[in-house]
Amino acid sequence: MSKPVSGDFSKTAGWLDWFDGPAKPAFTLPAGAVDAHCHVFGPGAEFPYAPERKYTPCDASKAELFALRDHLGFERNVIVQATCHGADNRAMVDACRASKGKARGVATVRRAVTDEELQSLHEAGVRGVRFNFVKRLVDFTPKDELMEIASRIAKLGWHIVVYFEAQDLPELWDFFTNLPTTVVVDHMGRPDVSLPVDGPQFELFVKLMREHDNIWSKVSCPERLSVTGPKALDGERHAYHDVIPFARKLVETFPDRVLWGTDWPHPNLKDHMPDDGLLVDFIPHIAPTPQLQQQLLVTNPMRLYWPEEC
Ligand SMILES: O=C(O)c1cc(C(=O)O)oc(=O)c1
Repeated sequence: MSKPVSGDFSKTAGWLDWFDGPAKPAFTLPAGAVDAHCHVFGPGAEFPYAPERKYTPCDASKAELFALRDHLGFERNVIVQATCHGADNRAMVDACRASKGKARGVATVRRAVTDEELQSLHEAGVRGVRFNFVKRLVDFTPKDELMEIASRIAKLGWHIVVYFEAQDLPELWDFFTNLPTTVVVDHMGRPDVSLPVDGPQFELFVKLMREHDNIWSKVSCPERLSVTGPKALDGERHAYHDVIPFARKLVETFPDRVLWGTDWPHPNLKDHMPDDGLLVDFIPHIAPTPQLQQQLLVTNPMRLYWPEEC
């Protein structure tokens, strides 16, 4: 059944709603596992979508996110500000506050943000800001504005999450490598997985991580990156074969700087909507040992988002 979008909005044509009734994963997540990349959308009637957004999603509320967390066996979430909310962080903050300490957040802020607003985001559980360079999702923000934000949030001990596409890495290299905090790259910098894993495009990303030990990567979104599948649907517990070598290379080369997240509710997928239970079964293919799984799902996200508990 199609999910609602409440408030005075209508979904982007062809919008795929998140998957209802996901399977139980066959893979048992380690105790304390963190879903380190997920979003909330609205609900639009309560938290309106931003005027400058590039898409209008279905609603995906905090209650639905927390139910998914419990169903899959995660203990905590990192809720990343979705671009459909622009720099209005209220939905994400509301979810963090309602989580009873089980969610931390990554915000989007503009240059005009005040120190008081940053402090209030910190108190709600925000520990990072997201800089987005994907042109279909956001309007351009000048790099000097981003650098100014970076130096302000660095003082709070926050980090920076960056989202970009592989072909843009050469142009962004100097900016990324001059950032003053830990930098977490969304979805492995979106490699073209039809190219060789040891070819120049992905090697450039590996080099970025090798030469800069403050740069981390989320080994997430196989459902977005995969070209040949198979899809995490209809009981398929060994999905997205073509993405495995890329994610596994990062997990094995940089085991203390990788994170994993569901990316629920999976904005902008055009082709299919994965069953999140089957998506979790991707994890043991990219982190094949209990030790790598512990680092990916517990130790690393805890160090970044709940350091006071480490
Ligand atoms: O590839 C995307 O469309 C996408 C969009 C968003 C967002 O709109 O925030 O976040 C993601 O992690 C991925």
